[in-house]
Amino acid sequence: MKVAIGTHNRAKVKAVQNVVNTYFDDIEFLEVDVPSNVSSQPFSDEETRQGAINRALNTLEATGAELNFGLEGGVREIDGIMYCCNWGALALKNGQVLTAAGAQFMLPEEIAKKLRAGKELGPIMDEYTNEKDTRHHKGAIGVLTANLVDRKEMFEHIVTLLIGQYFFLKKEK
Ligand SMILES: O=P(O)(O)OP(=O)(O)OP(=O)(O)OC[C@H]1O[C@@H](n2cnc3c(O)ncnc32)[C@H](O)[C@@H]1O
Ligand SMILES: [Mg+2]
Repeated sequence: MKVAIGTHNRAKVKAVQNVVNTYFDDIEFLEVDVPSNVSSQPFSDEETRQGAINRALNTLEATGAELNFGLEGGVREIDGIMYCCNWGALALKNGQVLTAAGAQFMLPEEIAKKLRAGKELGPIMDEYTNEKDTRHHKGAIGVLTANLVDRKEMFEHIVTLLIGQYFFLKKEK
């Protein structure tokens, strides 16, 4: 069975591979670069969810795979506090799309200020930690939770929710 993911981000790709390998045999993985068709830094739950859906559908169009995953990170503000939010979508071969959200956690005000000024979270976190490509590894979530949860683990939970919903759908039919 062909399984595709619409990104080259290492945390996202590994999350999909780990979870899919837990529940399926004989998988051919495809990794494709597709647009999210939303801002590079989504600024609401709605926009982040839409980015995940667009990536999943664009991945289906590019690969024709059985399962097509789109994962998207964004930020949103509630009562003046900025949160990182995360969404996933799974597009099936017939065009049906399943969606699920993941963890949300607070971003410090000094990071929120830079986001409001138009900077992307990826580069802000690299500056904050003095490290390179944190978005491919621990991510903002790893840095801001003292490494208790890294970005791959956070996305693994979303992918598990998507696959679980897919199994539920197949049982209902
Ligand atoms: O290559 P893609 O798949 O686009 O992966 P990405 O790391 O850019 O991830 P998103 O586009 O989904 O996330 C939107 C922005 O938020 C950043 N971001 C989101 N979650 C993050 C995290 O946990 N750690 C660091 N940056 C994060 C990310 O780098 C982007 O600037
Ligand atoms: Mg991106």
